[in-house]
Amino acid sequence: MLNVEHLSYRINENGADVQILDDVSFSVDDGEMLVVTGPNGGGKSTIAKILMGIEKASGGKISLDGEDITDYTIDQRAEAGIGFAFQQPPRFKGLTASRLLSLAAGEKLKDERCCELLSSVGLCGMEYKDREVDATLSGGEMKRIEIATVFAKDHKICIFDEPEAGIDLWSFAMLIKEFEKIHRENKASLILISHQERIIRMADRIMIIRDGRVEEIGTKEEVYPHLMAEESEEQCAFMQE
Ligand SMILES: Nc1ncnc2c1ncn2[C@@H]1O[C@H](COP(=O)(O)OP(=O)(O)OP(=O)(O)O)[C@@H](O)[C@H]1O
Repeated sequence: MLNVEHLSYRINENGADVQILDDVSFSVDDGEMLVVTGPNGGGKSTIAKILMGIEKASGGKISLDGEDITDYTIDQRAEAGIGFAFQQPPRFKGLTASRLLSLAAGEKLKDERCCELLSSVGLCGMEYKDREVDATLSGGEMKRIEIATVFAKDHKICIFDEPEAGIDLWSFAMLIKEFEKIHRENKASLILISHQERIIRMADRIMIIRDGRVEEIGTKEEVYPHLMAEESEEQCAFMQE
């Protein structure tokens, strides 16, 4: 179980303190799928980066299965069982997709396994395994290879930041199946940061982050109707303009 208590994150911008996250607390049960949603700039990616150790929280505590991981490095968190796919994946000149997948898996993967991972995200393995993960890949191709790196290893908890971004409808449908499979087989807990209705509807629980705070967290049955009501209010306001 992942437990996040009273997380805060402040930055200093031109001499002024800016509070990005304020008193964010939530937990994710084993095998649970939590979808984090909310308006742009609310702080969702910042939470993900703090969970992964890319950014350091100003305050609060994070524990995984009772182990305090608050001060762990990125490597230590990965070892503790956290996997993460960036919203905008980094590219690496000179590194092939199969090498990247092997690095993520922590062992040299056979071609067969690389192809299997690549096809799970809708890419033809034979075509992509030897491609460099550099600027020659399209945004959607890079994003899918990044997601495959998380699938390459067993984790206790996998965090995907806007997995739908830049991905075509066909690959998106495959991705949904992969998430459902992980969830159904109880392989890992999932945190999906998303604005996509199809993903939000898969959730066990939904957390809405707005202005750096948890606006609401609850079961899909509790939170989803509020999201829909908010959307139709916004549409009405837009139509009246
Ligand atoms: N290092 C930083 N310096 C300045 N501002 C930052 C920094 N990190 C985050 N922010 C600001 O914090 C806020 C939250 O950003 P974050 O990327 O977490 O939002 P988000 O909810 O993921 O948004 P989106 O839905 O657009 O991806 C934004 O206003 C962003 O500009």
